[in-house]
Amino acid sequence: MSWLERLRSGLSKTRQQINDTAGFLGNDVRDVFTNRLETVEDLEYALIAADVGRAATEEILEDVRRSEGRNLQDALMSALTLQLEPDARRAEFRKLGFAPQASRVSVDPRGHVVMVIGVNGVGKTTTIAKLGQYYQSRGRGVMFAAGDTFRAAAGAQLGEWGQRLGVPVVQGTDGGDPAAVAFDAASARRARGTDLLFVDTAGRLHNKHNLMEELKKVRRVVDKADPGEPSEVWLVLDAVTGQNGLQQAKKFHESTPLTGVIVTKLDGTSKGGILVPIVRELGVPIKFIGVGEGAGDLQPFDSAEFVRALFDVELPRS
Ligand SMILES: Nc1nc2c(ncn2[C@@H]2O[C@H](COP(=O)(O)OP(=O)(O)OP(=O)(O)O)[C@@H](O)[C@H]2O)c(=O)[nH]1
Repeated sequence: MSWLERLRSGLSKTRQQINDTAGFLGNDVRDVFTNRLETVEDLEYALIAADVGRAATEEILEDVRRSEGRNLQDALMSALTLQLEPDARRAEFRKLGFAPQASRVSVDPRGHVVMVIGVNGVGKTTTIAKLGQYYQSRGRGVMFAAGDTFRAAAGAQLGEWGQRLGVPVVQGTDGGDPAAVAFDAASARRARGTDLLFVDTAGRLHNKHNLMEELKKVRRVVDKADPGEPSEVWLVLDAVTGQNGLQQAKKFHESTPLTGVIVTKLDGTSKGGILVPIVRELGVPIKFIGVGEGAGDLQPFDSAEFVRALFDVELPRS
């Protein structure tokens, strides 16, 4: 399966919820809103069940209602795409009453170091491997730092990926100081002139104060070892955890300001709508989405493509 097929098949559960209101997706919006109010209610329920969130759901229904003369699916796709735009653009285009050309997020890290953080098991280590492959295949030099010194197997796991991809890995010692590994790795990156360093960190809960302080320390140390552009901090979020994951993300963001989010496991959830509140409430761009366990199953996030995959509509990439 191609990644797009995998995304489509992953989103089929989310789609199913929306399609349960279907039969009517081809109907004119005016017809639905005058004669089939139960469809509007079903749709509202489906959007909330897919974790789109209440505020966004209300805006979507309002935008759809205003799209008289279009069919329900088209109107819904435009309204959803709009919800995945940054705040200012969304407000502007809602006022104008039409959908913008979807904006593309830059996945080119500003500095040379990207810290990858998140709660346990969301897919950080795997995602770092995928990022390595992504940037390497685009001609960038890549290094990894095994900053997860807490889970004994994490360093070995990253080491294996490094070997497979031909990416050098700076290892720490089990139970050692993650900031020390990050410092060594950032210094080594600078000395070698490698383009990008991805720093793995141990999974942690947002409510563990000392662990959140540890992240801040890793960040400080990296910026000290490699002054210049500030490091990026990307949070990995498991789509399956839905609204709960979003609350965790907010806490991480308060503690160590995020510069990007990567949403994993979109291949196996009915909560595909969670991307909407991530964009709206966190205000941090989604950089990549993960749609499987293989090194190739990571793609830059493209809102229009995502919405098309959600509705299983095949259109050429713009
Ligand atoms: N289906 C699916 N599985 C994924 C995806 N990304 C990661 N995984 C799987 O999720 C599991 C956990 O991944 P890890 O990379 O070990 O997670 P981690 O966040 O580093 O874990 P800790 O170090 O324990 O915090 C592995 O089995 C991965 O293969 C994805 O996009 N889709």
